[in-house]
Amino acid sequence: MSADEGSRPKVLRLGVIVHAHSAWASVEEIADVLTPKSTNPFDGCVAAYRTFDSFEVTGKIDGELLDALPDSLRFICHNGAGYDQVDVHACTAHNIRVSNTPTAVDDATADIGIFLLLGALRNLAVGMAAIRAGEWRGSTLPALGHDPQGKVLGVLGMGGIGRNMAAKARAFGMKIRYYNRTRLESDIEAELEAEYVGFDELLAESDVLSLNLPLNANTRHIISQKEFAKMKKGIVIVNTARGAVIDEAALVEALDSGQVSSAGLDVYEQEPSVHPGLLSNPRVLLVPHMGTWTVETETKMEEWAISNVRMAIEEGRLRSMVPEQRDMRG
Ligand SMILES: O=C(O)C(=O)CO
Repeated sequence: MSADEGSRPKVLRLGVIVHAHSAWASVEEIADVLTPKSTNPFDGCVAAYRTFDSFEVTGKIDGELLDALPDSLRFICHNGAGYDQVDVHACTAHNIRVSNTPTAVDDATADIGIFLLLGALRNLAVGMAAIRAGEWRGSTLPALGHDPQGKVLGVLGMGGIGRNMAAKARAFGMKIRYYNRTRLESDIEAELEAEYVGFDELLAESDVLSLNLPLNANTRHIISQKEFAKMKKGIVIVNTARGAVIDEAALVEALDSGQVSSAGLDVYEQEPSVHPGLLSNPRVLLVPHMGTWTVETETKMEEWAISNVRMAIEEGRLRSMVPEQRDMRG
């Protein structure tokens, strides 16, 4: 190995690059890239790039895994907006900074949210299953759906995706109410024509409830039996966030009792498994976690995560460090 090669930084790639090959080539120009299959030891790796699917190889990035990774690791650059597969607290304890890809996912995720919202309101899953079974609209006609116009959309979590979805739902004539840990600036509220309400008020007043908040210890099962009981009978539930923000068993019960009339879901508690009570319920419109499944958005996300890898190597910092680490020094 030449002296020059010896001094090149090392990057660990967990997952594959599907679209942004030229962006990744620019990392290979400045660093040696190792993968879990590499025969070289990971010693000396400064940064790791990871994808959602690399969970299958590494499991959760937690304290135990970090203990096994080299001490040189300073940055984990996650390709995705949601980073619940990474224990940020453990990373902070190991002096490792974590980045995600905010904003890159907003349009595509909100678009699928609107698709699920309209599809669930219109009871489309019933007719879609019937036509494929050669039964036209089915032996019993699907119940008539509902129009979005004039209905209240409750947005739980008003980050980039929630705001994007609210703006799109306004175009369908929906009234927007939201609950978020922090209230939006008044000019953003005014632009979105969104009314800030308390959590219980949001549950009680929404005709459709959209989950747009990150999964963490505070939000796991934020919607469960008690919360379903506070909702209007016949509410429609849309989830493009993470399955575990809803207690899936409680959702199945609420659908069975008619408390929830229909649901549009992109995410599930135990992906890729789906609760049998959701699979068997014809009033649930199911999509297999395809919120960002477009060429444009997947490319944008890869490029964003790769730009974090480059910044980590070249400047020793991240473009989009996760908010929990904002106060991290050094
Ligand atoms: O960006 C994310 O967190 C996703 O779930 C993409 O599918």
